[in-house]
Amino acid sequence: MSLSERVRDAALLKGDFVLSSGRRSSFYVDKYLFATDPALLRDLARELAGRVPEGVDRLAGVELGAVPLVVAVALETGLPYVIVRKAAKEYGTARSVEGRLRRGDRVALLEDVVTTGAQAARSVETLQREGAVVEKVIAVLDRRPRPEGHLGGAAFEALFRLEDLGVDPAT
Ligand SMILES: O=P(O)(O)OC[C@H]1O[C@H](OP(=O)(O)OP(=O)(O)O)[C@H](O)[C@@H]1O
Ligand SMILES: O=C(O)c1cc(=O)[nH]c(=O)[nH]1
Repeated sequence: MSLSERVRDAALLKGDFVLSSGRRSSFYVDKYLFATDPALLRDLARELAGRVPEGVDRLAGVELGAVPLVVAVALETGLPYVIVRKAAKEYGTARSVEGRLRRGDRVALLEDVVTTGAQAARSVETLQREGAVVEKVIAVLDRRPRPEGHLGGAAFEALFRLEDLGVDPAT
């Protein structure tokens, strides 16, 4: 079975869902269902690792869904990683980015599912505010209707589009 078929079988849900943008959809690709299966996570991490550009210093993952992905890709590549918070921690270190990030670090940001791209674009901004150079955003799935080569000013690539999961984007 192909990797896209495995993702579809593990994670594609049909129903009535509210998305993080507030929009409704008749289907949902539950990243927690593909990212919590160890064999699938390992194979996705290999594919994602193959798309990390040469010369990247560090990986990044958006909380919460992309954390298992970034951990798995870090183990695959040996690259260190940071976790980008959706909102800065309100006590202690008060950080927006957890882990060691140096100004000028070249970063590849991993995302699970891109629907509008808003969350990934916000995370690019957060990393840039901390002085990082975001070389590329790499997602497992891009739900957007048209293929895009950029997101938030960085290069963008996704392993799969809805068509790869056998979903009609118009539904
Ligand atoms: O492209 P967008 O329109 O921004 O939507 C996609 C974002 O929404 C989902 O995260 P969610 O908000 O469900 O958070 P979670 O990872 O914390 O569960 C998904 O994992 C992306 O991060
Ligand atoms: O837009 C979202 O919130 C979203 C869509 C989807 O298919 N899967 C997911 O985890 N989040």
